[in-house]
Amino acid sequence: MDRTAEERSNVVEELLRENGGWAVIDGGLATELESNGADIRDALWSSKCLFSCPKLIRKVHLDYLEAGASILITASYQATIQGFLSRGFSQEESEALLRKSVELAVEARDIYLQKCPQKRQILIAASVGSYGAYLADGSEYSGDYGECVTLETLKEFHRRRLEVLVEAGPDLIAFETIPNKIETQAYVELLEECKINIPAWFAFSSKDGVNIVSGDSLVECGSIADSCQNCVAIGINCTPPRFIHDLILSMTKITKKPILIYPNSGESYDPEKKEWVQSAGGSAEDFAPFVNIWHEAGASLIGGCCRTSPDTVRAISRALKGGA
Ligand code: MET
Ligand SMILES: [Zn+2]
Repeated sequence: MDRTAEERSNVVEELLRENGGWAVIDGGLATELESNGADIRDALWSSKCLFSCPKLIRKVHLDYLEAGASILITASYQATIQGFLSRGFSQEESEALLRKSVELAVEARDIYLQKCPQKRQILIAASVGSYGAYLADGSEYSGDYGECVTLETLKEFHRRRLEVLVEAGPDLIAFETIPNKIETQAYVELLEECKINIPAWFAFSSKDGVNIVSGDSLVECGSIADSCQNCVAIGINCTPPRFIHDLILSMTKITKKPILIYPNSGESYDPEKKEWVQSAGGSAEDFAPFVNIWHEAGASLIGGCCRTSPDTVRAISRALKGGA
């Protein structure tokens, strides 16, 4: 069903209203594909599955819907035209793979709704991972791109990718794991320059509970996102659960827009070994017991990132239904 521009811009608000003030985002996609047997130790990471095992992506999306998620994030986090071109795909094939990420989530939603007796609203958020994720050298967790990478470099890098994803018809764009201020600015300018007419959320990652991973200020980056017309929610993803509460409190001071959080399991990623390792003071335990505290602190969209699973999402959903 075609929505007007006005309706499109309110999809998140509408979902929150229908649902009584909260909504569940899905859990980690790449790591769940891995748990289902996919080998993603590759520079393309989960986007490799777009050509190697697309049906598995659809299955994992379905698992998350069945676990209670109302927002599916597509498998495009590390899917870039440049990345696919470097693997021998043509421009057309690369763009088709980007579109495929949205199509798979839409198919999962259709399948789920067909057999689901209680119709409910489900949104598809097209993931846009950072330039650092494409580099696959760990800079997605340092935000350090070196001096040669300018605002223009980043805009040029993301421009066509963003346009193709939007053309594929998701409900919104999910800018995820944003590591620094320059990339935040690039996204805001691109949304405007490309006249993107669907909403977007901005999710930053942090490794100290105060700033985003590059050391740039969350307050500053969050405020840049807040001033963007397309932006319908701001928050934190792929960050250890122990930092989430303080980060929510910081965000409540800079935005009136819905706050979203989808932490990882608390482990950290070793980019050389391409493995998740238990970090000091981290915890791989489920964070569901904290979900209602985070909701009370101001977060309304809650899910999980790397190393969380449909079980995590089921527990989040149960906690929010029972509490709050
Ligand atoms: N949406 C992405 C995923 O779950 C986020 C990855 S964060 C490194 O695969
Ligand atoms: Zn993650």
